[in-house]
Amino acid sequence: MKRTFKLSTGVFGEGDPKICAPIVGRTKEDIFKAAEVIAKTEADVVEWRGDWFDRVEDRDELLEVLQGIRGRIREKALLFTLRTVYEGGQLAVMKDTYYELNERAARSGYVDLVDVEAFREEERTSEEIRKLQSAGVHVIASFHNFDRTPDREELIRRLTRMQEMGADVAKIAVMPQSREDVMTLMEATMEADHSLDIPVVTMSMGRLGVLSRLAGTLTGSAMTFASVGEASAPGQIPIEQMRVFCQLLSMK
Ligand SMILES: O=C1C[C@@](O)(C(=O)O)C[C@@H](O)[C@@H]1O
Repeated sequence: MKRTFKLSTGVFGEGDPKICAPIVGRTKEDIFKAAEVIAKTEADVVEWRGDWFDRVEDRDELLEVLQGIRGRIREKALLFTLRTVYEGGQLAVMKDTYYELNERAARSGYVDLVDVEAFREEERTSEEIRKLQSAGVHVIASFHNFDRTPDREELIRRLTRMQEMGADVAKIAVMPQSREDVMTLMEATMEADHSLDIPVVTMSMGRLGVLSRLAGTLTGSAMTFASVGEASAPGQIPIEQMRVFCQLLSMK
């Protein structure tokens, strides 16, 4: 039995893949503007990429932005993500600061999900996941490789490791260098979806990998990222187009 869980916009890990729209503004104004636009779309989940925000390390600013987004997106679920430079993001902070910021966001009461880079400090991840969960959020463990796609065994090993660490969702985003790489990612996803208890989320990035973002109903990937305005990663397609594909591919 899949360990699914409830969000305000539906059950994560059940039915058609959820659609997540990222916010990548640098200033409060840009972030709030983006939240207002996303609120009017059919996104199930809104990801705030906190690493893009200039003042994310300021405690009051962090809480003010979270509260502001929460108020604007109303019933949509909110995912807080700090993507570090080591995994293709903007944030370069000490490890302790990274965990502390995630914990602040989790304890704020405005957030439903928090992303944790699983292999940044592998020995510490389980403990951090538990801390975040006890603050009342679900945790997405993540791994990114913006250069290449590991082989199928390695992809499955990492997704499995995330479950062992206690994550609620296991997520992997990798860059393909060939058509074979896209198929490898999709096959590994299907296999992990069969073998794991927790939902998996995967994507093959860039133009070449677009199909993997549409194929969740087939591969078992439980969520897909689609852009509203600026994309947060290469290969994301606009949410209106994603909506059409999801309707076409829906299993309902
Ligand atoms: O991990 C992911 C997936 C992603 O990298 C993508 O390729 O859609 C986009 C990021 O914003 C998100 O945190």
